[in-house]
Amino acid sequence: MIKKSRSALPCRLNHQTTRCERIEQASMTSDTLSGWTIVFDLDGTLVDTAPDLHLALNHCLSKAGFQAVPFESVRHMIGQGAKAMIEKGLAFQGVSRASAETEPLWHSFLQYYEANICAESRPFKGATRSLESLAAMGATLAICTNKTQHLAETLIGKLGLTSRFASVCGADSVPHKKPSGEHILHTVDRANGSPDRAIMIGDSQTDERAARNAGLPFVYVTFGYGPSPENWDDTRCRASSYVEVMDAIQSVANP
Ligand SMILES: O=C(O)COP(=O)(O)O
Ligand SMILES: [Mg+2]
Repeated sequence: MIKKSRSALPCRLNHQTTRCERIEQASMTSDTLSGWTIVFDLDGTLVDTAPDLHLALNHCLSKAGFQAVPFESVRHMIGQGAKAMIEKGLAFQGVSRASAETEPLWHSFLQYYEANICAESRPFKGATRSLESLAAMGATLAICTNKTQHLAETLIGKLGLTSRFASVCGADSVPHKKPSGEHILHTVDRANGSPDRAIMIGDSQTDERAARNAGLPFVYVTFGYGPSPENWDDTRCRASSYVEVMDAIQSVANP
């Protein structure tokens, strides 16, 4: 059998740099994001948490005698915090409960989820590398999430990403969570950043509204849980991968 040597590969493969490589090369040589704060939503944007949230939701529902919710439906229940997800899980089976009545379910959810928060949850493809590149380009990184502070910090810690972020701002660490713009502004402030040079990256209408309320440019990632922003058609800032997230950030910061 004749083995193809590397030099026998088409020259396009040998010599043409990929888009990823170009971004990486640029990151090693430039300081183009100095002074910028890049704020990431957590669930559905940085980390694919749906598998573990799905198991935890069904654990608390079945313990209280309710039916399990299928995975695909749970994905669309994420983004407004665990209590909202539990209420949606109940509504899915025609049960309407006042928030106070879901408290016991919430406690059983928290107990299970905290113990299993990183069983299957992983950063989306390219996310970890992009955080490295953004930091190398001088950006300050932050997280603004409707997860509780404790759960957000636990997850980020288990993924080994804590040192990447200047601030992590959970829903219970601010007076008003997303879609309030205050949540993002507090996140930027705690990262010692300025809202004039900050960008919000998120996977849902909640994130887009929060960014608009805070007066920040918004990059929408389409690989998360949605629902997608309404009346928002900035195609330049719509990203279906982390390569596109990086392009969108550059196009906002260095037009
Ligand atoms: O719903 C949640 O638990 C949090 O969601 P978020 O990180 O997308 O804000
Ligand atoms: Mg999200």
